[in-house]
Amino acid sequence: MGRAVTRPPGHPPVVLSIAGSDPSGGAGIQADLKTFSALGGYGCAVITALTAQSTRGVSGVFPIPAGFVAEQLDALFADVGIDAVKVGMIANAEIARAVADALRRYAPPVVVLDPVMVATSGDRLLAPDAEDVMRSELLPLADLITPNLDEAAALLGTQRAADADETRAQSLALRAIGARRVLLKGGHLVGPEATDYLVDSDGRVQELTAERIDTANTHGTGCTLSSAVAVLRPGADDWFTAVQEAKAYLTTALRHADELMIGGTGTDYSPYSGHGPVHHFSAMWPRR
Ligand SMILES: Nc1ncnc2c1ncn2[C@@H]1O[C@H](COP(=O)(O)OP(=O)(O)OP(=O)(O)O)[C@@H](O)[C@H]1O
Ligand SMILES: Cc1ncc(COP(=O)(O)O)c(N)n1
Repeated sequence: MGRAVTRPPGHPPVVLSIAGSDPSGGAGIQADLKTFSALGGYGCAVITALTAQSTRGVSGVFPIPAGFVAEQLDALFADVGIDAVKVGMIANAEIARAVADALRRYAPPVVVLDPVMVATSGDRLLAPDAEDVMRSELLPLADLITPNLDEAAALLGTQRAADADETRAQSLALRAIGARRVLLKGGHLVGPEATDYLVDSDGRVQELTAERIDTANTHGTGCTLSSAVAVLRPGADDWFTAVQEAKAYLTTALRHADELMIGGTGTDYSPYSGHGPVHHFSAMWPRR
């Protein structure tokens, strides 16, 4: 167990992201910490890999030695009472084993696993031989996994779901291979709505639907959603409520994404030349 402390009701949750760094600030650790702060939490971060990355794509990955990832986790859990953990990019099999080992030893109360494999740009963020370790060691330790359609297909060893029925079926199949709860994200399906499927621990499937925002600036949506669930779960009554609020936050951040491109003034200003990030802005979340 990590350091045992009981968070008083209403106190800001302390949330740990175990993930890679995205220097462009749209995804990875940077997106996770912005999300934790915007939603009233206190963020900690254990970095698994550095990426050389921009809004145009990933040009390099530098994994941190697995022993040093373990050292960061040991230092943190010995000191800080962690209320929830989000796991993102884990880069390779050795790091996946080190993370699984720490989750088993320190048993944090909430674990959300975003099984990051490939960036939106198509670049690999997980070594192919690490998929087995992700499936056999990390997946059973998570309270919730949040794959996109490609990650679900890879975990199941099957084809990517092509429609709502197949997506729903794959969300259930993921529970059958050992996931406690599944949020299968349908962001890459086409249609006027962005629909995700939440399978709870009793096998019940619930749909979460949001308006599809017309923007090219979707970098970091997956990271933002999983981090939002992790920071919201400790203060929520149940998983469905946490996921529903997290999706509402993400949809708002997507709705504001283009403001980073045009400065909100309608001019042609853009700080980016690629697919820009969603915009985290805590004042747009007045409930916290
Ligand atoms: N244009 C959009 N408008 C509203 N919601 C969206 C849009 N695109 C994706 N989403 C939502 O964003 C979340 C992430 O979904 P997606 O399937 O894109 O995951 P991902 O591939 O892991 O993310 P990323 O696109 O960052 O790689 C889901 O809740 C999805 O429904
Ligand atoms: C360090 C890091 N972690 C995760 C992602 C996935 O995010 P996305 O799917 O939005 O590219 C990323 N691009 N970089």
